Amino acid sequence: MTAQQPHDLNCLTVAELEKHAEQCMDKQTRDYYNEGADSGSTLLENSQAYSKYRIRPRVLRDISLIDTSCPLFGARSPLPMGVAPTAMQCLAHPDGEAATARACREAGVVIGLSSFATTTLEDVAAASGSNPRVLQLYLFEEREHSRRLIQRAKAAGYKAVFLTVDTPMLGRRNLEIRNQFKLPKPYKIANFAEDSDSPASKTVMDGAASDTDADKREGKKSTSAPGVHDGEKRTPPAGPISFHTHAPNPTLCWDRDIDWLRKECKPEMEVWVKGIATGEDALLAVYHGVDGIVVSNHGGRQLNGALATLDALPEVVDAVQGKIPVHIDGGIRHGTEIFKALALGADFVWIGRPVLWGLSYKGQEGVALCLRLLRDEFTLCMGLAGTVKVPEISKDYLVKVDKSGFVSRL
Ligand SMILES: Cc1cc2nc3c(=O)[nH]c(=O)nc-3n(C[C@H](O)[C@H](O)[C@H](O)COP(=O)(O)O)c2cc1C
Repeated sequence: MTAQQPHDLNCLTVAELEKHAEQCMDKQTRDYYNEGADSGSTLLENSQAYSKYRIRPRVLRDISLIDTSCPLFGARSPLPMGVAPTAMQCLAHPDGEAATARACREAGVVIGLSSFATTTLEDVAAASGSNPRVLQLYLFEEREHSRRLIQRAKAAGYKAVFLTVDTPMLGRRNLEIRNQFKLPKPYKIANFAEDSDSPASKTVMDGAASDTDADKREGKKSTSAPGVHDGEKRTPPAGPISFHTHAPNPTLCWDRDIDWLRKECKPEMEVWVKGIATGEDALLAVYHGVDGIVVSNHGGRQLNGALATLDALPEVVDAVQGKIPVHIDGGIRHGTEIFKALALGADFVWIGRPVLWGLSYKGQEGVALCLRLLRDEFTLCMGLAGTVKVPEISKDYLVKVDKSGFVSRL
């Protein structure tokens, strides 16, 4: 990615990218990608939280050489920004996650791959080359499925697993329900397509299983069933792996599961938790030896009414005291917002929907455009604020604006 690349005159901001993407996606996909849980207030507040802060720029500093790089997984990332894991990218564009991976590779930006991707983790690794990648993990009650996925990720050179911890139950996404969302053929929940008991051709509704026409003709039935607790004991989910039955795991807990995951992943892969929103849980994450935290509320798709991630960030940063890295995602749509998140103590940010919008606008080229816009805005912001290195970005560069418009130093 070079600074000299010409502008796309039709698309100079992520907001414009969103508008273009609206035209490119069918209603089902648009609703699935863009909605939040319930009324969508947390989705909205994730973005609005950034407008509570303004930048305090410093001047007359030589900013002729700006270094936007930062440490990541024991190496350096050219930007403090990565692509967040989002499921089923082939809905946005037939090239799906492979196109995203190629754009990330070109930009040197880390890619987060969803367990429920429409491209296998091996194909994404091949498209990534030596570019870093992480696997987002839903830890299933039936451990063998997760163990196999972890082994495959290790073999394919993934740097870390990001255990999603904000989905013990699934948030209620009303448009998805009303549209009776189906993953259209020929797309598959690719990582589980080879699982003997989880033919992904049976995938509908975020991967929920239904019987195919072929199965019906052959009189076979293979419906997934969610786990249940009868008050005395719990029966885990059964049948083919599906998003609705297997991804939400209400049994997950710190003591048993984080230890298990660390044993499975180490030393080849780091173990991170994605979906922390409080100082208390951040302290537990440190105590249980995780390698890093992503402050996240799943882009407002889980607990609606939960606090915006930027509002959660300071208490998490305070609790962690620099012992492990703290990343953030949710609502970031402009380079100045990356700057604000870093100023409030985040080490790194992850971008979700804007990448999907880029992918649906122009495939790989659209993802590259999205990353370039954010990179250019962030670099400009660093320079105009008077900073030349990422570690210089601190609270000193922000003020907070309260409801009455009163501005105060942090
Ligand atoms: C369509 C869509 C699918 C997602 N799929 C996953 C997923 O499979 N696993 C996961 O941990 N997070 C998933 N997320 C959440 C993202 O990783 C990230 O937390 C969120 O999108 C960040 O917010 P933003 O979209 O406002 O940038 C998904 C988000 C969207 C919008």
